[in-house]
Amino acid sequence: MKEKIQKKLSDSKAARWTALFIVSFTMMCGYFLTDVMSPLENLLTTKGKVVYFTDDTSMPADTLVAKVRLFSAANMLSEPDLTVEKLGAGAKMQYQEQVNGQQVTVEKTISSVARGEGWSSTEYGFFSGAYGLINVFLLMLFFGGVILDKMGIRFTGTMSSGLMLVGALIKWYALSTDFGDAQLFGMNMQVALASVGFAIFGMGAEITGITVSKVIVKWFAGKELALAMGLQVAMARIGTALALAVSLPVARMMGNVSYPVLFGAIVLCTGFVSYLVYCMMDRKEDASAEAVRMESGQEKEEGFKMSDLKQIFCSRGFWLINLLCLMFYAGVFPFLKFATKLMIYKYDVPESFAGLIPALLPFGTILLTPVFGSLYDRIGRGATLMIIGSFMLTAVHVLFALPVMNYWWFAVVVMIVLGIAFSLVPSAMWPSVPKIIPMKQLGSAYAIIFYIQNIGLTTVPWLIGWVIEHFATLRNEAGVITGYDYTAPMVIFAIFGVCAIVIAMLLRAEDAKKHYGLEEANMKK
Ligand SMILES: C[C@H](N)C(=O)N[C@@H](CCCCN)C(=O)O
Repeated sequence: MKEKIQKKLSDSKAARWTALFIVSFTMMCGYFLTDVMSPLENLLTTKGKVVYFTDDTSMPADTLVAKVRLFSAANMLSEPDLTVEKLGAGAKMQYQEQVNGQQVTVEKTISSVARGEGWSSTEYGFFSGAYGLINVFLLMLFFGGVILDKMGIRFTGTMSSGLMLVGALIKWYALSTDFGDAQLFGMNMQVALASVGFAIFGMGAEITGITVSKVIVKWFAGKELALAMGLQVAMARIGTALALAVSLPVARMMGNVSYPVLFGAIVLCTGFVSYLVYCMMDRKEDASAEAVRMESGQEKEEGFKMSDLKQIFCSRGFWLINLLCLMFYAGVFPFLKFATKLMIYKYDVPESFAGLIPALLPFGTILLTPVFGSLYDRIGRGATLMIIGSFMLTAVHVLFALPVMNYWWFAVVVMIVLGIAFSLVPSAMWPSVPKIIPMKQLGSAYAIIFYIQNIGLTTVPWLIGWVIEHFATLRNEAGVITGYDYTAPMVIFAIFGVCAIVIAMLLRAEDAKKHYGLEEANMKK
């Protein structure tokens, strides 16, 4: 009689792609919440109610009221009801506006009114960078990696996806509450509390990120690893794209910035449940792997020891990946936090469409990341892909910095190029890590990479928020903000791109010396 040969659950195509889909869904929910506030920058940094018109322009309610009053008095018209509460959808307003140097009378219909929170650009930058605060300053991401290697995928992922949810709820509470002039940590209470929530969320999101990376390597090593990682990133980008596209319309419809966050928290609940479902599959995979090991009489793999960290720290290739990750991502994720406002003020895009242009970036990557991942699986050239992606990143930021070509279509084209760069580098960089670091130290390795990357994700928004407030904000003689000049922030982003190019080249040289196999295909024939 033929003996039944034991197989691991991950040897089944259906099982491993299902596992991938489930964990990627959890991650996608996390990415939605990460960027749900990015299109709200303009609303958050405007004080008081903001009125949106049906022609897709907007104006602070106070400014509108003053203009309508002036116009009604000058023309002896009876004034419409201008109590801010009455400035609702459908109300028609008449006032005078300067068009091409001439005063013309305009009639506009209000489409919606939303509450602006009156944050400064520096406060918005601080809040955006708070994502990595606990990860970086309390070293939680580093410890998260050690917890992952010591306690395993099920415990760590459940804990971290739960943390994402807790953080999201705190952020929602902060944004939905009016704290008046209250202060916390010497800051506006709302900014501080929303930042605490975002920091807890960020800790959960990043630890979930390294856990999911380890899950993918566990199920796909020696198989379609880069494609699987590419697909996970592609699903994550769907989360980002949806956040950028729907957040402002939801806030406008509901009249408050807190609603998109509430929606994100509900989405995160489903992500948490889906991770619990994955835990059941993970248990089965471990049982089947143990049966295979017993049958083949293999030794049990040694567990993770703290001394293994030394091996990671001594690898030059590993440090180059770290630095590349820091520089490349510093030029992308923080940029997304400010991109919607850039579209409004530099490219004159109406506010309600402005989030759609940055949303093109993740949309493009949804298709391209798995394509480039599959290319890397089959023909290799990982280090070269990273160099090309870094060149494209730099070119994009230089083009955004130029004071010319301020057309919306130009912004669209440049954003598409950024989308290609943002597919090339991640699809080659993440699957390259297991070529440099062995599986049992992979949790810690990804954690260290994410840790260093988080230093950029935290401090770059702070820097850019501050630079915008002090060097990019244009004011009239009365001190009223009249616009923004984005040259200085975009030059900073371009510098990150140049650093990424240099590091990617050094990585390719190191690969040639140490034979990591970054230029070789991942799939074993
Ligand atoms: C923000 C997060 N730390 C990150 O770097 N995410 C990457 C994907 C990482 C996938 C690793 N297997 C991204 O490009 O979104």
